[in-house]
Amino acid sequence: MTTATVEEKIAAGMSLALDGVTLSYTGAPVVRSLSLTALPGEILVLTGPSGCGKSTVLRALAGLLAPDSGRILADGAAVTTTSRDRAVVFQDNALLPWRTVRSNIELALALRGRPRSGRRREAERWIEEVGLIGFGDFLPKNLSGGMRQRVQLARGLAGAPRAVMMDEPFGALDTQTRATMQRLLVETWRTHPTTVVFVTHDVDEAVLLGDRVAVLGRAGAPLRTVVDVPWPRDRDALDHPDTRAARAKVLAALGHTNTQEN
Ligand SMILES: Nc1ncnc2c1ncn2[C@@H]1O[C@H](COP(=O)(O)OP(=O)(O)OP(=O)(O)O)[C@@H](O)[C@H]1O
Repeated sequence: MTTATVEEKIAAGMSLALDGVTLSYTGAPVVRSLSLTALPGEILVLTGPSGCGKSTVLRALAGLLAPDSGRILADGAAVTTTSRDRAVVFQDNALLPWRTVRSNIELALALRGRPRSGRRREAERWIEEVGLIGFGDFLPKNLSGGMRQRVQLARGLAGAPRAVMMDEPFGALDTQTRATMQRLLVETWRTHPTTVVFVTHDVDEAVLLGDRVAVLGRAGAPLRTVVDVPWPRDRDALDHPDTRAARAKVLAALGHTNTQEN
């Protein structure tokens, strides 16, 4: 499998836009008048203090939560419900426990409209791609946390969704497994290009994975900043002064938020 060109990435991924969006559950708004765009084929990282509304924004982009006001747009069209074009990957425990690895992936393919005849073969290809050969018949409870996240990654990207919302998918993993999963995400995203909105608390992960990093303010407060990462996904560039400056900007925005909170 080959790596997609910039043009292919843009063609495969959709644009996602929040335009003056306010989101709430029962009480005061969690997110107020937020405007933010994910460009076609990019990885946009959302970070910010705990409880600031990162998962809430993902839910709204997925079509699981309607805005009180403002517009949510996917390729310019209003998002009113969930769509097979927009997938969601959660932190853990989102696999169906009574289905095998293969069957969990086949279900994702079915939900994305893949014909029944090719699903098993496609699921097998995904099992291979995420490094789980030999585990197709296993149930999720018999896998490690890292292996379950491999299945989730396959489920998220299988069937070529045009956007994938990822909610701290590696948050529960140990450092080494997390680094392996970051590499696997980048590899699979390169061969299966799509727009990714990725939530993390981890500044290093944000600057490693994102084309851009959006720092949300505390709940109800304005967006702090959006930082461009100069060489996204290039571990060799992490020590470059420009990358360090980008990281420092993210940290400063987070620090500023924390200062306001205290
Ligand atoms: N289903 C819900 N019903 C009511 N309130 C909710 C619901 N989900 C989240 N909230 C509240 O909305 C706020 C934002 O939650 P959200 O999970 O979006 O934040 P977050 O930034 O993702 O947090 P964390 O980093 O801790 O995961 C919190 O105050 C939370 O308690």
